[in-house]
Amino acid sequence: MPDRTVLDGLKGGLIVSCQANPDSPLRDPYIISRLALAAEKGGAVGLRVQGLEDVEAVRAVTALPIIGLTKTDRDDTEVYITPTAAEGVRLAELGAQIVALDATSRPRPEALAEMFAAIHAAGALVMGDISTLDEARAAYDQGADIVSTTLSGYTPYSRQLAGPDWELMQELHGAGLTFVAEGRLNSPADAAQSMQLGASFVVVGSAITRPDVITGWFKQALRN
Ligand SMILES: CC(=O)N[C@H](C=O)[C@@H](O)[C@H](O)[C@H](O)COP(=O)(O)O
Repeated sequence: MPDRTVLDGLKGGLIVSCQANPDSPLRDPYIISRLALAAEKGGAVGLRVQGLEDVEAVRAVTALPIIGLTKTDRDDTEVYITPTAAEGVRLAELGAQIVALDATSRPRPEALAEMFAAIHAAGALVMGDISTLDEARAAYDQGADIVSTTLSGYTPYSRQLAGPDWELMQELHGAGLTFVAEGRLNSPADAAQSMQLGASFVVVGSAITRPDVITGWFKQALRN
C-alpha cells in the first residue's frame, strides 16, 4: 500500500518538473538526471519526471520523491498522460512514489477507478491531472490521492489562458478540495501566488528546466 506521508513532505514546497520533449537537445535520461540534481541543489522537495527511462535515471541519483508519468500518443484517445494502468504500475516499480495521470473527462482507454486501484496496489499514490473543478471532484470520488491543475488550457472545454488558471485554483480552494498548482507558473511570484490561493504545493517545469522555451520568451520580448 502506498505511503501517504509522502504528500506531507511536499506540502508548501516546490516540485520541479524535469522533462524534455522528443525534439529537445536535452532529450537524454542522463541530462534529465542532472537537471533533477540541479533542482535538488536549489531546494526542490520533489521532482516530476516523464518516461520510464528518465524515472529510472533520476531514481538512481536522488532520494527525492518522484511524481512519474508517461506521455503516450495513441490513435484511440486524446488522453496522453499515463493513459494505461500498466504504464502507471511500471512507473511505481521504477521508484515513482506518485503516479500522475490524465483525470479529465475525455474518453479514455481504461476506467479511472480501475487505474487508481492498480497503481495503489503497486505501492504508489495517484495524482489526477485535471482541467476543471468537476474533473477534480470526479477524480477524488474515484480514489485519487491529490489533483493538479496541470491540464487547464489543454482540454478544449477548459479556460485557454496564457498564464496560470487562478480562477480554477480559487474554485478548488472554495470547494474545500486539496490541490496542486501546475501549469504556466512562469515566475517565483506565480508560485507564491498559487500558495496564497491555497495550493498544497506547486509544480514548475518550463521556467526552470526548458532553456529552449525560456529563450523563446526572451526572444519574443525583444520583438515588442
Ligand atoms: C500539459 C502537459 O502536458 N503538461 C506536462 C505535464 O507533465 C508538462 O509538459 C509540463 O511541463 C508540466 O505540467 C509543468 O508545466 P509548466 O512547464 O507549464 O511549468
